[in-house]
Amino acid sequence: MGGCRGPVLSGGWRIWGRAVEGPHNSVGADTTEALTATGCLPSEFRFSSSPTMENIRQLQAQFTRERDWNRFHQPRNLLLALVGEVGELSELFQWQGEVAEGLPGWSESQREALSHELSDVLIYLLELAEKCRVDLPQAVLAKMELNAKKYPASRVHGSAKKYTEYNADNGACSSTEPGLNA
Ligand SMILES: Nc1ccn([C@H]2C[C@H](O)[C@@H](COP(=O)(O)OP(=O)(O)OP(=O)(O)O)O2)c(=O)n1
Repeated sequence: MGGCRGPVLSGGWRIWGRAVEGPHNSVGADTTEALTATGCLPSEFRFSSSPTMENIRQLQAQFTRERDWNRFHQPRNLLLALVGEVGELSELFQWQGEVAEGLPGWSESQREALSHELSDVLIYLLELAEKCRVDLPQAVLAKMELNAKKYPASRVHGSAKKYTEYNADNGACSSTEPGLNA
């Protein structure tokens, strides 16, 4: 099964250090279930339902307040911190060549480092959005709606071209609606 996500625990499968709840919680699961539980079947991967973006915003706000760090956490500084963390995230993939979905062959410590860097990026992103007064959960829905209009599935299915290339090809995805070409 390729060992996508580390060793089996006595009560179930381990996903990056945490046990999986639910029907896969047994060592005797068949291979498909085991792959699903370890996240090796990409379509079966799910995030936990909590914490929400708002929960994380609150936790980081508390962390910052308790250290009297709001004096440092202005938008520009948060953006620079975010970019720094993106750099650290990039380092994990640097010189690796193409990396397959599920990261087969990555060690537990590499996966842990990845989860740390992704989390740092998210934490700074959410605080940046807060300090810029962007309601990110709503903003992301609105942006995804724009994306869907810009890239109609029927038009672009199977192609990774930028929408401007479709416009050049005959304009089917272009729009004069404000913000649609953002
Ligand atoms: N002024 C700061 C410093 C840290 N953090 C929080 C947000 C990030 O999640 C994490 C960043 O901490 P570090 O700057 O120590 O960076 P790393 O955790 O990436 O450590 P390293 O750079 O050693 O890998 O801590 C923060 O909110 N504000």
